[in-house]
Amino acid sequence: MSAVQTMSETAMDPILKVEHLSMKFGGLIAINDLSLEAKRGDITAIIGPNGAGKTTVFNCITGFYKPTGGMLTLTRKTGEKYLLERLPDFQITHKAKVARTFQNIRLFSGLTVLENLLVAQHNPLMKSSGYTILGLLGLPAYKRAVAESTEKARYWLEKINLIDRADDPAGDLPYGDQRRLEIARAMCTDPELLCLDEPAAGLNPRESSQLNELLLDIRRETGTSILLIEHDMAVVMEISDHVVVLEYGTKISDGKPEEVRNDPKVIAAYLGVEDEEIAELIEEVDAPHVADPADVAVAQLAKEAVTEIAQEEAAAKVEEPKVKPARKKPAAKSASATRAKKPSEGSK
Ligand SMILES: Nc1ncnc2c1ncn2[C@@H]1O[C@H](COP(=O)(O)OP(=O)(O)OP(=O)(O)O)[C@@H](O)[C@H]1O
Repeated sequence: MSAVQTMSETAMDPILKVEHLSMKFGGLIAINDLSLEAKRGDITAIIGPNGAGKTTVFNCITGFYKPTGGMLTLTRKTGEKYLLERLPDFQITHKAKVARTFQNIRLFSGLTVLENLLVAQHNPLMKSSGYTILGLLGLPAYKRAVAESTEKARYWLEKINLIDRADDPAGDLPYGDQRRLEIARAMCTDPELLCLDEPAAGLNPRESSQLNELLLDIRRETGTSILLIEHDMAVVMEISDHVVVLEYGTKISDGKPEEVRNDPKVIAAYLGVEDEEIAELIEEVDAPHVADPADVAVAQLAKEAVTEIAQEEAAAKVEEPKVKPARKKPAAKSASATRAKKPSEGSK
């Protein structure tokens, strides 16, 4: 931060700036020159078909992977900036104040619900215990830290309506409750950026709606910025301020939910469209008066897909549990599908 930058200017900075991120696994390019921003206080969703690179982006942000290239800048409320690609993962949590949840639930199922939230506060507790000695002596500073940690844990248990189950093993909770407990556990570290990897996976519509309320409440009450990977469009479209769409490690769209939702590129990529389906449509609209048959075909596919999404959402309201949508288009077909959209470029 420059010396003349004021606190209010800092508040306007994006909390996270990803610049030219790339991640290769051997010959596989999982992320290719990706740039995006998450604004402070926003709920930003990263969406895209299976294998698009969403979790890889999260793993780079949270220090699980060291990116092959690019910069990830986290700006704290105080104005301190952290280059996440240079920090070990524990410092990303404790210094940069980034917390995350995983696609697969990772609670300590044998510990109680309350203990899971206390374990998340292990660091301040250890510090105040003088790394055990002061704790053994039962000094007031340690007792105070224990009381504060328990109070924070109880606050989050109230928020997620699990206070009555505080002493039950976490593994005994229903799936949806375990998902909310994971979010509460992440919140116990007082993050400024909360990264949630598919928090609605496996939830039924009622649980998804509780999740939406919880995330909006977290944002409202704590001002925490949220970065979300999610396949459940009901969650994404309802609560996100900003949506970034990836396909094959590249950004294909970026904007407000309604803009992204109607972007033909997104619909074709996210829902998956077979090559033959595009080719047939192009043939249908390839009349002399049509300037660009490919655009017309994609627009028509987009319209059909929007209807399909609406029908799926309506069906999901009566069905449970929800399953992650499978992608129709196999990865190997992507390049040819893109070519098929522009026959004027490819076939002439
Ligand atoms: N550790 C790894 N080693 C090798 N390849 C990997 C590794 N992690 C991810 N990949 C590959 O990188 C690509 C992107 O995977 P990633 O898990 O980030 O996608 P995703 O968008 O999160 O998918 P999903 O929606 O299915 O979770 C995939 O081709 C995947 O196989």
